[in-house]
Amino acid sequence: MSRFSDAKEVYQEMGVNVDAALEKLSKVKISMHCWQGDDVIGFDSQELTGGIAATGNYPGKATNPEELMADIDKALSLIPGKHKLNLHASYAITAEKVERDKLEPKHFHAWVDFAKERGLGLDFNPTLFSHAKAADNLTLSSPDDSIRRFWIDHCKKTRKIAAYFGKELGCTALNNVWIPDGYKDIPGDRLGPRKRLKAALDEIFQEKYDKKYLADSVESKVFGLGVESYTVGSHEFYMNYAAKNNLLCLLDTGHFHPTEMVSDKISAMLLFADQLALHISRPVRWDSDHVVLFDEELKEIAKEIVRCDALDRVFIGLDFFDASINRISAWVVGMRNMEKALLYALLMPHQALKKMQDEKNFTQLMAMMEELKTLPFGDIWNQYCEQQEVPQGMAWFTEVQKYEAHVLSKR
Ligand SMILES: C[C@H](O)[C@H](O)[C@@H](O)C(=O)CO
Ligand SMILES: [Mn+2]
Repeated sequence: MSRFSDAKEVYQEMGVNVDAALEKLSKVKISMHCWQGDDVIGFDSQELTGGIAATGNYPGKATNPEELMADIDKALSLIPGKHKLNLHASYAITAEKVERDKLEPKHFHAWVDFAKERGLGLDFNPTLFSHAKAADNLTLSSPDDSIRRFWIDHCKKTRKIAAYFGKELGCTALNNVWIPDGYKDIPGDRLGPRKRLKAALDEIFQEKYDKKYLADSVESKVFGLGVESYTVGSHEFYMNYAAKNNLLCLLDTGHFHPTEMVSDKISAMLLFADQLALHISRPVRWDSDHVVLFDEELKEIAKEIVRCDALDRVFIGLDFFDASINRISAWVVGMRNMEKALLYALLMPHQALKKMQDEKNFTQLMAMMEELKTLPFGDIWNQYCEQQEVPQGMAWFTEVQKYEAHVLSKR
């Protein structure tokens, strides 16, 4: 008997269908963020602004499209499954400088070819930071008409580009709007900036695209570096805006108060919206964007998605940027952990647990939940890696070490 068949029997005794879980997981697409590869610099700026920070100085970061694509390829070769790549508008590949409000689908042809060749989907984001017109962290809510106009036009262009991704790749592209807008100190007017943001969004989302190709989301935040006292696009603002305008609300796991758990929000959001978008990150004391670990909250998020039977209603994207470790390793750890968490959730007898709760069998519920934690999960995960033809255990890390020695260290 192999370790896998032994483990499968253990799960079967708990009433879990392991083959069905593996099959379901193989269909889940996770959006891998391109910006872990170069500390969110992009190809049209030198410095990261907008109240976010990639700390660390690990050598070997990608500095051009060829390097970034090669690094993404390396990471994907170590991650089971077929996924999506998440691009920011600042990663346009152009011969000459093209201002962000003038970007067109043609400036992303190279990325579409890249995605087609690898069977990937693409997601997209307007980039409203790391730019002279966002120097004071005011973009769509700016009191300056010309600044607002520039960013409204930029966001409109990104919707067009994302719809093009969706059509070309036959896979709905999520275009997510996040803005850094806010104030360092107590504002004299909270309503005004929010009114301006609302009007700007109304204009951005006026044009209708086929939902088969484009899904629009808006991302809230509690605070940013340098904008500690007031964030224009708060959670209440965007939750209401999304609900009223039939857009997706995007919850970033680092964008809430430290004791607030995104896992608890998922079922509530899904009761009122067809779809939901997530940025899976790991806040450590603040929105620090640490690499996603296989920790309790990640498991809880995955459990909620699975329990709500919502694997096809939730856009799962990663959002972290650690510049203190090997960046390919950061991607691989984060992506594999997201998949691990989903597999872990798929290997739970949810109906039995629900019944225990409904019948007020709380003692049994706790006992069962604790037993589930020590089932031979690793053997099932290894089987998944084998099925998907990617290295198991630390073998993937050996590949990263080789790549560092042969490629990254030469940059
Ligand atoms: C690159 C950013 O992390 C991203 O656009 C945004 O989603 C965010 O989370 C800002 O804090
Ligand atoms: Mn985010």
